[in-house]
Amino acid sequence: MLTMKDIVREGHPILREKAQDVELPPQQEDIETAKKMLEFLKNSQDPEIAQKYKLRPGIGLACPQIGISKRIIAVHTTDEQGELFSYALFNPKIVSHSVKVTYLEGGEGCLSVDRDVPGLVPRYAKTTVKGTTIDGEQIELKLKGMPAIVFQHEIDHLDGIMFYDRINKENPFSPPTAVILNR
Ligand SMILES: O=CN(O)C[C@@H](CC1CCCC1)C(=O)N1NCCC[C@H]1C(=O)Nc1ccccn1
Ligand code: NI
Repeated sequence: MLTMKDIVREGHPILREKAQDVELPPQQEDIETAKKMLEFLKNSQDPEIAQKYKLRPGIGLACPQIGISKRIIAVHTTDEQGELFSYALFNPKIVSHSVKVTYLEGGEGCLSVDRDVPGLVPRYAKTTVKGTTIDGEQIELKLKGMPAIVFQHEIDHLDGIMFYDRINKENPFSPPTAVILNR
């Protein structure tokens, strides 16, 4: 099982690389990786397991964070309606998004960043994400709220972008308006 020692921390060059597409249909090795990433998130949200293995709770994880530069992400969170969003996706891609932006009021953190970086991180309020699941089917997810934010944080990792790259340097707490973020 993955534990915090497997999580690469900032300063490691892999976090600034553009990760490679995964060969489709997914090979056994990549399927194993995706499953381990999702299992880590579930374990990290289980109080007993998290305490036993000293896991920091995570609601998303990107493959470069475990030292593998491949376009694989895992998300395990709930949305405003309390609906569970639990996915491991290969080659995820934002295919469309709202002009409207949103942000987590408390800012964002990252399992690869062992420090607080204050500031608001602009994210598209709504996105449509395409990707391939563990059983090889291509899906399209229409996201809003927390799931939309998590998927954007993870897909950024695949492009070597850290959450604090998006914080307004001049005024970190100025509520982001519909800034046109070049992707
Ligand atoms: O790339 C992936 N990562 O770095 C793990 C991150 C991903 C999230 C950060 C913001 C959006 C996605 C993660 O899950 N965290 N970051 C460090 C603190 C703990 C945890 C977290 O934010 N938890 C949380 C947040 C809101 C509601 C409930 N739980
Ligand atoms: Ni992160």
